[in-house]
Amino acid sequence: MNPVSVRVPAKVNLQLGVGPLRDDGYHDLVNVFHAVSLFDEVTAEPADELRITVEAAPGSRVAIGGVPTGDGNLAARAARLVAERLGAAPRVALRIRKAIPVAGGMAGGSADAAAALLACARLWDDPAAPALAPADLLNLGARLGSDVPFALLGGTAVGTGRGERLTAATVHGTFHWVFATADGGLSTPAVYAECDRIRAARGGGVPEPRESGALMAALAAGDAEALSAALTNDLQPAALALRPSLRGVLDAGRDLGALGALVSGSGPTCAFLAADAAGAAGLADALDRAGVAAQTLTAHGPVPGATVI
Ligand SMILES: C[C@](O)(CO)[C@H](O)COP(=O)(O)OP(=O)(O)OC[C@H]1O[C@@H](n2ccc(N)nc2=O)[C@H](O)[C@@H]1O
Ligand SMILES: Nc1ncnc2c1ncn2[C@@H]1O[C@H](COP(=O)(O)OP(=O)(O)OP(=O)(O)O)[C@@H](O)[C@H]1O
Repeated sequence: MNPVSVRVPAKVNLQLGVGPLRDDGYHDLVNVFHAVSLFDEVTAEPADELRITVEAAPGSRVAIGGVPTGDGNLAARAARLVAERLGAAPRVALRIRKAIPVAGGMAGGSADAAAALLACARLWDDPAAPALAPADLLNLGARLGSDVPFALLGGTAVGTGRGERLTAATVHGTFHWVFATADGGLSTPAVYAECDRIRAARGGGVPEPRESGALMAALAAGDAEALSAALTNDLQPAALALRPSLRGVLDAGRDLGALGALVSGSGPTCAFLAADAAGAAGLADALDRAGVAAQTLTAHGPVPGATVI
């Protein structure tokens, strides 16, 4: 059996509407996911037992120190899930090359899980009569994490429920982004818990989130300025409370000409929308010179989800 390599994108959340805390510890969301051109790559190769190696992708300065190489790695859990479903033994070596910031709010672990699901299905399933259809992979993905189904789907999509129920959005054209990474990640459960704490201290109820018509219209029109005005993230106050320095990063991006600025998902990566590719390159340079971020990265979206290469 030949090795199978899968390329999988990071995400930024264009709208992250967070509802009240549910009894199961999750929140109902209106989560507009957007896949961007920062990619991890996962290669699956037959081996005598499940093994994981993690390295920075060539040319990437991503800090891989905190990424587990045992069963704590979401890609390992994905491989075990596919093996279980196909009645196979999880005898696979997974080599993960990371360019997506770790614990950065860009769903890097979820991306690797999605890539591992696809790679292992390709390795072990019968191509003539596949036991795992794309919908089955989406369902397995939802068991691994709320962001995993979107990493399989890619593009731009609205996630409801925990974020795992996806509807593709209509998008025209390409949007150009700058991402400012931070040293040290933020824990997703801690950011949701801080969001609940801030809301409880404020008092009053928490409304169910609603999809932004202005955002969906901006996407359909390919209008970067209108999209910038419609970007929202209900987790941003919590991320800023836990990491106050992010306020200065967002302000610097706006001062240096970003059309729009927000924290990506649970943070601490900050995302800036530019008018075009040249604008993004210029903004990244200016942010580098300002020295407010650990690293700046440029990317465009939407891009496809997990893809065998
Ligand atoms: C912040 C986002 O990245 C935005 O896309 C996601 O909502 C988080 O997705 P994820 O990292 O795949 O999260 P999961 O692994 O499913 O859940 C981790 C933890 O995040 C919190 N969580 C996650 C999703 C959700 N809809 N409500 C939550 O409250 C819960 O505390 C949960 O225990
Ligand atoms: N393949 C993986 N890559 C990165 N982190 C992983 C992986 N598998 C497990 N983890 C663990 O998950 C934690 C969160 O990492 P991840 O990069 O997925 O965060 P994130 O991008 O903030 O996630 P999200 O945006 O989905 O909330 C890491 O600190 C690490 O302990």
